[in-house]
Amino acid sequence: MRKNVIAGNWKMNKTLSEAEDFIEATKTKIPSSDKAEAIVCAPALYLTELVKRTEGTDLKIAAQTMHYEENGAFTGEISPAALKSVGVEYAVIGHSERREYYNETDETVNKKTHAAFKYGITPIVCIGETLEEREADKTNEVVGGQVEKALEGLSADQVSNLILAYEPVWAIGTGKTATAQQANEVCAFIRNVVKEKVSAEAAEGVRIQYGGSVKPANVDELLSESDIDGALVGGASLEADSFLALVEAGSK
Ligand SMILES: O=C[C@H](O)COP(=O)(O)O
Repeated sequence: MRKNVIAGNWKMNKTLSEAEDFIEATKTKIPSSDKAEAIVCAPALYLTELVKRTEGTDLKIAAQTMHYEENGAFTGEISPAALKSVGVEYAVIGHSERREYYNETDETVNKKTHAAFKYGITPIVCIGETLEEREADKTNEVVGGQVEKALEGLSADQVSNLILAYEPVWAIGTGKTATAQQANEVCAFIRNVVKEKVSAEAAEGVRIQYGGSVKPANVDELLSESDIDGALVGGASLEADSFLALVEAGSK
């Protein structure tokens, strides 16, 4: 059985003290469960401190992005080696905001995914269509193409261990959630792409989260769908109580 992944993506929110308060309020309340893992994707500046504070707990810390090179002249960037050196275990790769504002492409997403595995970091690879693409009936074409390119050159074993996050761009931060059925249809399609392009075992193992206006009020319905294995949550992950409610739902 696949374990749900409940990940709170704070994006560019919280000061250090707000981040510390959140972690102190949640880290001992994460149910130790074989049904879910709980992750906070924090601003890079706080990763070292938050990893230290969560040591020995069931709350894990992720980076929101990373570079694909080990080191070099890339001012302002953070390498997978640097993330690994401070104990970060997961990294979000190719979030639609990175694709839109920072020139992230399917090619860089693929390079970063390879680099994450090289350094023992679990990649959370984001994919999803825009409203325009959905309305033009291109959802499967767009999402299928993103998945195929993201996974290029990975072993079946690596694919089994990665996390894909299906986030329709039109549902992010808009309050418009895809219905559970709409979300599941695309997640099932993605799993089928993995089956065809990689292997049946990889398709069975890969976790596929849904993201886009997930909150405690709609998470149960989304998680009850067969091909949705968790949630990548922005706004509703910023408050400790709300994040804990989401994790609780994933652990049932
Ligand atoms: O990474 C999280 C997603 O972009 C969803 O954000 P949201 O829950 O605020 O819609």
